[in-house]
Amino acid sequence: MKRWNIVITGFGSVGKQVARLLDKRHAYYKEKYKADVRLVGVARSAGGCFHPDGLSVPQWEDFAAQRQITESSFDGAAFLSDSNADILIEAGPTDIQTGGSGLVYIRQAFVQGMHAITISKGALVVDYAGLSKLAKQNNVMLKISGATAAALPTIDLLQYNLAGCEVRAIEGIFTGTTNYVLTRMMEDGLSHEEAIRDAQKLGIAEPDPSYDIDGWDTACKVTILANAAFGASLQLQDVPKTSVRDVSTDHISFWKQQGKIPKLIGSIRKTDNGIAASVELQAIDTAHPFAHVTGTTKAIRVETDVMGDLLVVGGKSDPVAAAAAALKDLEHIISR
Ligand SMILES: NC(=O)C1=CN([C@@H]2O[C@H](COP(=O)(O)OP(=O)(O)OC[C@H]3O[C@@H](n4cnc5c(N)ncnc54)[C@H](OP(=O)(O)O)[C@@H]3O)[C@@H](O)[C@H]2O)C=CC1
Ligand SMILES: N[C@@H](CC=O)C(=O)O
Repeated sequence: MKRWNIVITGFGSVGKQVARLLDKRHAYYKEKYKADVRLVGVARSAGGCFHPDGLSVPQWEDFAAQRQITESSFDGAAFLSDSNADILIEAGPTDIQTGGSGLVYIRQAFVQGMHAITISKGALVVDYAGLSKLAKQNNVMLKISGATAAALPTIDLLQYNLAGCEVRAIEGIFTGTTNYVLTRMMEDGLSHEEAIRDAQKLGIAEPDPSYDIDGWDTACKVTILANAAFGASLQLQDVPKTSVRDVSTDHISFWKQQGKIPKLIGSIRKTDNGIAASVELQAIDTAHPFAHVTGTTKAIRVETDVMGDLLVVGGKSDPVAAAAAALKDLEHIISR
């Protein structure tokens, strides 16, 4: 039986769900993969909790329940390094300017020969190329399902399922929060602010919900997918985007009159000049394949050369679903 030690960095809504699922699936991994998967460490912004034989559920629950951690000299990278883990699961904040702590942790993991599964997006947006090179140099895997719309299959669909064809374009509803906000405004007459508050209660909005509302979250996912699946070298600022911030009740009434439905749609297309990507608020017809993709549900439509067009609807945004997507990546690593 091979032992796999896991460290989770970032222990908020999603990180805790990863820990819960790891506990629930311990026997399943043993039986299916002959893998003894143990959560040995979890880190928050100012402290960590570690046990070399594996943390018990009460241990990590107590740590998560602490309101404030006060290890003034906490060094997350040193914590990760000292853990000697086999796999890092990164679920900290998404920092689109510098890559933030996620970038530091993933680099640290690779140079120490750990695989990395990332749910946060900042590191990938800032340095996908550098990270994938570093992973190859160290013969480890970089898995990114959680960061690329999580429960909605995107990266695996493009890299594995559609490997036998040329993918010419994709478009998708990649952010559950914006889809939820637009749906609640259209169907339930909620104000923008009320709908955002509800999305926050569901645990799916980014800590600063403007990241969702102003299109950054979709732009991050589009940038990462363009670079990872289309071989592009896009920067986040190369992706033009519209915000849903200014959607008013007047807009909602107008769209209703016209029989249109507003959706924030991210797209990537191969053109004669390279890869074009964008994030756009579109008022679509009721016949559009995304017309019935409502609430926190997401969707992707793919155009290929010889496999036709594909549509995947589902994979709602939700902390448990995001954790499960990260653990799909874990299964891919431990089953190699
Ligand atoms: N929520 C969702 O449904 C989804 C979220 N994501 C992405 O997953 C990530 C986490 O989201 P979510 O769980 O909702 O966010 P939360 O805000 O609930 O949790 C963030 C966690 O990161 C910790 N943290 C902050 N800085 C550091 C640091 N330097 N080192 C270690 N930990 C740190 C925080 O610590 P502390 O507890 O001390 O504050 C907190 O535990 C985000 O990047 C988000 O974009 C992706 C898919 C879905
Ligand atoms: N804020 C995102 C969650 C993670 O990517 C969303 O609403 O889908």
